[in-house]
Amino acid sequence: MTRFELCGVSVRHTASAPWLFEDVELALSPGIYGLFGPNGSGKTTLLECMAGIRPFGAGEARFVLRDSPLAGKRLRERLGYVSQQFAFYEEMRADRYLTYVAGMKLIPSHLIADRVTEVLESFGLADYRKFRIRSLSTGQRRRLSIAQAMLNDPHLLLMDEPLEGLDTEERANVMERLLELAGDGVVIMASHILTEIEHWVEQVLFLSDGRVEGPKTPRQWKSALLHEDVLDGAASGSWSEWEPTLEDVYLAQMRRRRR
Ligand SMILES: Nc1ncnc2c1ncn2[C@@H]1O[C@H](COP(=O)(O)OP(=O)(O)OP(=O)(O)O)[C@@H](O)[C@H]1O
Repeated sequence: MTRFELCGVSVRHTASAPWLFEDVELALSPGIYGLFGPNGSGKTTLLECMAGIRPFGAGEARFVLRDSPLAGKRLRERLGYVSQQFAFYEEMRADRYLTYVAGMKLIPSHLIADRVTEVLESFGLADYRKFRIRSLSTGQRRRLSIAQAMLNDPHLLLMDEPLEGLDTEERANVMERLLELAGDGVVIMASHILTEIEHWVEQVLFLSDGRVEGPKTPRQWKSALLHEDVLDGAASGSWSEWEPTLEDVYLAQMRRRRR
């Protein structure tokens, strides 16, 4: 069995800061998960902790690949991370950058050239392989950032706003490609755009008031959030003629809580 778990995880930025999350327990089986929360709710911080970039204040993350626990270097070899902020060497050409990252990921040197070509092609960058990174567009840079995360064929793929800056067609291309490549791994994708999450992911984790809620399917979230609103909506007739989206329901629920 493959699964990713957070065991009693607490997170804060400094020893004197309040906890951002406390005692989070989570067990995710293979699949693609949306990580949703409003600005500042902690999506980036949590993903950085999951990726081992930032330490947990307490608790730990565990990744079990087909019944075999992976930690340390073995987990890093199977981890892909797409950060929200680009962190490129701007003067490098795209293919050199990917070759460099492949080396950092300890991909055997005789496999690197083919793997770089594969990810360049997968993410529509083959024509730009010799371009310096500084001359790539925002969308091309975003795809390069995803391509580097896919170099080692990750079993745990953590992505922070991976579709930001991509046009409609590229969003679809990238997501279709990621869904194909995700295979039997665990993919977590942070976004604050609920329509995007509802469209692409199987299950959603909600960050709310220091808790990680879910996972639930978008449909399950809708019925959970709708519980009372559906009565209001039905009473006013506003939701009687179409099915509300997850965004409709979330917005109604947030506005209700603020009233
Ligand atoms: N280095 C840091 N030191 C102290 N506090 C921080 C640091 N980085 C982030 N924070 C705080 O932690 C909280 C969560 O920030 P984080 O960036 O993880 O949220 P987010 O959900 O990813 O936000 P957004 O949707 O705006 O990208 C915020 O209140 C932020 O101010």
